[in-house]
This record gives sequence, structure tokens and C-alpha cells, in this order.
Amino acid sequence: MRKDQRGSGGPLPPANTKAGMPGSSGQPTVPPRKTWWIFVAVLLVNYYLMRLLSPGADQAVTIPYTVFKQQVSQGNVKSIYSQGQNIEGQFVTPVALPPAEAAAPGQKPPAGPSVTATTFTTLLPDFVDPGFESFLIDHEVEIRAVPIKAPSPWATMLFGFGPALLIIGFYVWMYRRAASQAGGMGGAIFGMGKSKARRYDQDQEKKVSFDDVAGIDEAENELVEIVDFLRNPQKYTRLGGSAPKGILLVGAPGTGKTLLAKAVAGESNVPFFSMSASEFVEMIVGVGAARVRDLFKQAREHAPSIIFIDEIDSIGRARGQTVLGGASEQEQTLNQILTEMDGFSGKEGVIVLAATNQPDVLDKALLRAGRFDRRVVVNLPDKVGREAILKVHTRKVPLDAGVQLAELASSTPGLSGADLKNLVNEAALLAARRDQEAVRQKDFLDALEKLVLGPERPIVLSQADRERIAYHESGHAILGLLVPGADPVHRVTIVPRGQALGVTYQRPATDRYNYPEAYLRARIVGMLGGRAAEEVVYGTRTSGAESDIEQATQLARNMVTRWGMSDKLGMVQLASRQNQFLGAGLGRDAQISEHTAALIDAEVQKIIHDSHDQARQLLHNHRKQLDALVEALLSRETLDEKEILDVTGLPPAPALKDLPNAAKLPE
Ligand SMILES: Nc1ncnc2c1ncn2[C@@H]1O[C@H](COP(=O)(O)OP(=O)(O)OP(=O)(O)O)[C@@H](O)[C@H]1O
Ligand SMILES: [Zn+2]
Repeated sequence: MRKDQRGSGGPLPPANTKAGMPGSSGQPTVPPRKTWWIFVAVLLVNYYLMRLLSPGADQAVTIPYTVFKQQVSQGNVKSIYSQGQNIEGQFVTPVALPPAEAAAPGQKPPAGPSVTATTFTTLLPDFVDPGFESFLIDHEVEIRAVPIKAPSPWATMLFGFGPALLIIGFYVWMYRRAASQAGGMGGAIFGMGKSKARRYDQDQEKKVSFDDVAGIDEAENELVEIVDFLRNPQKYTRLGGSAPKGILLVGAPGTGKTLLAKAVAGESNVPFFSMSASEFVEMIVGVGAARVRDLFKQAREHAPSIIFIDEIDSIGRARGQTVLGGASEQEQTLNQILTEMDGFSGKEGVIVLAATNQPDVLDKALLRAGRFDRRVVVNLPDKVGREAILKVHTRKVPLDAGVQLAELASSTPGLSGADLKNLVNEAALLAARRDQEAVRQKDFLDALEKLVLGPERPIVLSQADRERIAYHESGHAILGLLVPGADPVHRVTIVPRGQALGVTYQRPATDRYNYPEAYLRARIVGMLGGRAAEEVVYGTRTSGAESDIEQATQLARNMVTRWGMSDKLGMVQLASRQNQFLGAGLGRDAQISEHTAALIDAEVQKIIHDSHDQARQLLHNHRKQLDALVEALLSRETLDEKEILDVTGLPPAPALKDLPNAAKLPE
């Protein structure tokens, strides 16, 4: 019950957000942990190189003063260098020393055979004899001014510049990685201002045509003209006209805006430069503008061509209104785009397509004539559209004869093209896991459930908890059958899924574009049915109604503040309009007085209160059916539409149009 969610269609509470879409934007690369290991390895290699390159460093042995004097008198010491009492020197011929005498400084004498050494160190005793200097000169020992163990010039250089080189190398390498991950041309360190735009025309296999786009015909039709222009520009420019320079594709996430842009390129057979607007802007000021310049330069060189800028809202946000810092960089980038678009005449044959799902935040300057003055709205697909999209994506999937894409399309209102693609993919994976040769309808339905409600969650619940959840869900389901106008109940389950401990899955029978007040009230009554059932049966409350309460309140508030459905407040706009595509509120709030705010709260409470009473009353009157459904759920866990009707003996809820007075709910 905790966070039990109810499937719902249409844009009321956003029915579902986009699920599992492949991310289309190149995120700035963060060095992963692995990188640091490589860095450490490079340091180690560096260290060992040093040791190799500094000669004699490890062969020098410490010898007693007596041995040193003995070697000098034998004429076997070539040169020495002294500093204070320390003397280091070189033998003429290497000397084999017994292990006890040949100990590297600070180390225990090595065990085993004697050590052969060419360099040595020793310590002068305090009482060194006065004739020591002439003794050395007599035996032709060179007294040097520089240490014998001076590192080779190579080592000096490495010591001096090594760390700096290493760090520079590391950054170059990181930068290249980042650039290549962003899919880029020009990954050198000096290529910062390069656009990193991807060209799609080159790999023919990935070429997209209008055949791959389905269910968004209006948008497609508007772009057909563009394709024609790109194919033979002369036809249009002959009489002095010029093509549109910029077209803004506007629509919810996953509706196929990118796909459409690619299809335009594929159909017109011109190079397609694609870049996500967020990729323009990096931390360094001025890079964005440079990338824009480079992108447009490339496009012009390859004209006729298409530039596609995804997520343009991330830089095209009205200037001076950015959320966080970085405004000036973003403004520069935006200004550069405006300059570039003003710069070409429209006869070069470069067309700029841009996509956004927040058209209302865009800077007005972008939308002026001669820039993105055409706007193509890409809507969520309707039932026919969804079927067409399913057809496209099942082209290469072996389907069982029993698969009915039309039926699937009607139970997926609110899903975008990307969602549907994902659905087909999940179903195919499921069928493969079930060792089938073809994908069956059931695989699609199970995949849909997983997609909309999340994967099953294996948690163990006590018998008492299960019963309580069963009552909660049955409460929703029974009201879905009783309240006229309620959406058909497709499924009830007490298998925990995603966030939910149980789910009642309701979907409108057809796509809805306009919501009668009675329908909205029926929805609220149904949403409150879970808690109401618990109250009727146990007389106590649990926290399990949280998301029901949230959704019902939101809906009631919209009725009052946006849709003028409160008699007390009337048709006054009391809340800002929502973003059509994201469901989030728009920036500017409607101005309301404190008095009005209090009235709104009272009206919202009244709707909720009345609906709650009604839910409790209806369930109280149908306790027998409620108990029957709970019993079936406890033994079978999941029931589909037909089973629900069988178990309860209730007919499906009557449609609103069958009622004499649709605005009022029956008692
Ligand atoms: N109308 C459609 N017909 C066929 N496939 C579609 C359609 N819409 C989306 N898809 C599938 O979904 C994928 C993702 O869609 P796309 O990236 O074009 O969406 P978008 O609108 O650009 O989304 P976003 O706003 O998140 O960038 C496409 O590659 C395509 O496979
Ligand atoms: Zn609930």
C-alpha cells in the first residue's frame, strides 16, 4: 500500500514519465576511478626509470677507512670527492669486497659471496693524518670538485621536468578521452573550440527515413516541405524566396524529435550535424561561442545541410534569467547562434532544426522572424499512432499469431514513441528469457506492467499486511466498477512492484483530450478508495495512502485553480498554466490574495472530503463484493479484468454519457 500507484491516462497527473530512454546528450566526462590507477602506474614507471638512469646509485658500497687507505696505496683509487668527513670515490679496477665490508648505506651487510664495487663511500676519522693530502697526490688520486655519483643529464632532465610532463600528459589524455566520448571530431587539446558535432550521413546503415517515423503525421508532413527544399533549392529560390532558416521541434520527451530531424536529413540526403546544446557550454568562457561558429562553418562548407541542436532550452533560456551562474557563457553562446543565423541568407541551404520540451522558457530573440520562426509541435501519439509505432518497432521481431498490436495500442495511452520502442524491446527480452520462438501478447502485457509500474520486488510481507494491502487495492478496484465514468480496471495485484506494495491498474478506454468534471470527480473518489476500504474494514488508518492523497489533492487543486470548476471561485485563473509537455508549472505565478488562497484551500478540501465520504459509503454498501475480491487476491495475487468482474459479480462501470445528468454523481 505504501505509495500504491494507479495507472492513469492523459496528462492529468503525468501518467508516466519517459522510461529507460537512451540518454541522448553527451555528459561532461568525469574521470572514473580506473583513471587514477593508470595515473599511479605511470608514476611508478617514472620512478623506476629514474633509478635506471642514475648510474652507480646502487652499486656504491661503504668501506672502512683502512680499506680505503690500502686501496689508495695500491694505486687503485682513481678519484674522490669529499664533503665534510664524507668521501666518495671511484676505484680504477673494481674491487671484490667481503660482504661484511660492503654494506650499502643504512643496510645490513648482505649475506652470501663478496660484492664487486666500482664506487665507494667512506668516512674520514677525526684524527686523519696531516700528510693525507700529499698521500693522495702521490698516488695520483684525482680530487674532484663535483660529486662522483652525479646523475646523468637524462636523469636531471627527467627529475626537473618529469612531474610537469606527466601532469600535462595526463590532461591531454583526459581531454582526448572526453572528446572521443562526446563522439567527437577534433579531440586534440587545441580543439576546444571545435564543435564536436556528429555527422550522421556518413554511416549509411544508420540512415533514417520517414518510414521509421510513425504516429506523428502532422509533424512529419510539415517537414516534408523542408526535405523538398533541400533536394532542389533552386525550385524555391528561383522567384527570390528563401527557405525557413530555423525550425523548432517542440514536444514531450521521447516523442521522436531527434528521430524526425534525422529522417529529414536521411530523406533529403544531406549531411546532418547534430549537437546537444548542453555540449556547447563548458566551464571555459568563450568555448561555447567558438563551437557554435565552428558548427555553422562546417555546415556551410557542406551545404545543403542540416544542423540539429537538441535541448536548445539549456542555452536558449531567456537571457538574464538563468538559474545558476554561468549565465554569461550561456548568453555568449546564444548570441553566437543568433549571429550565425542572421548571417546566412537562407539561400545557402543550411537549415537549423532545434528541439525542446520547454518552449516557454526560450528567449524571445530566438523565436523572431528569420530565426526559429517555424514551430512544429510533436504530440504524443494517439491510438492509431501508437499502433503504427509498434508496427515500426516490431518489424524485425518475430511475433506470435495471437499478438494484437491494436489492442496493445489502446492500453498504452500516454506512452511516447520512445516508451513504445522500449516496450517492444522488453517484451522481446522477456520472450527470449521464456525460451519462446516468438513474442506473444502476454509478453507485451507483462512488459507493459513492468514498464509502467516498475519491476516486481521480492519482499516478504506478513499475512496481516497482505490482507490490508488486498483491502486497500480492492477498495480502488471496486470503486472503479461502481463509480460511473471511472476508467476500466484492467488489473489488480498485491505483488509488490517498484515503489508500490500493490497496484490497481486503470486506463481510459480511449484517448482523452478533454475531461468532464464528473470524470475527474470519479477519479478522485477512486483514488481515495484504498484508504476508505481500510477504514470501513479495520476502522484504522495506515501510511499507505500517501501517493493516493498526493494525486487526489493535485487533481482537486487543478479543478479549482485552473479549470474553473468551483462555483465559489468561478472561472478565474488562480494558478499558472502547466508546461504542456512536462507537466511542471510555468515560472510566473498567478497573483492571488490571501483571502482567495484560503478560499482555494477550502474548496479543495471540500472536494476531497465529499469524495472520501462517497468512497466510504459505496464500499460500505458493497462490503460483500469487497470481501470476495480480497479473498481472491489473497489466493491468486493478481487478477485481470475478466476475473475481477467474475469474482465480484459487478458489471463494468457505466459510461458517463449513459447517465441522465452527467455533471452530478449518483448517491
Ligand atoms: N514517432 C516515432 N516513431 C517511431 N519511433 C519513435 C517515434 N518516437 C520515438 N521513437 C523511438 O524512440 C527513440 C527516441 O526518440 P527521440 O530521441 O527521437 O525522442 P526525442 O523527442 O528527441 O526525445 P528527447 O526530447 O528526450 O530528446 C527513437 O530513436 C525511436 O526509436
Ligand atoms: Zn492506494
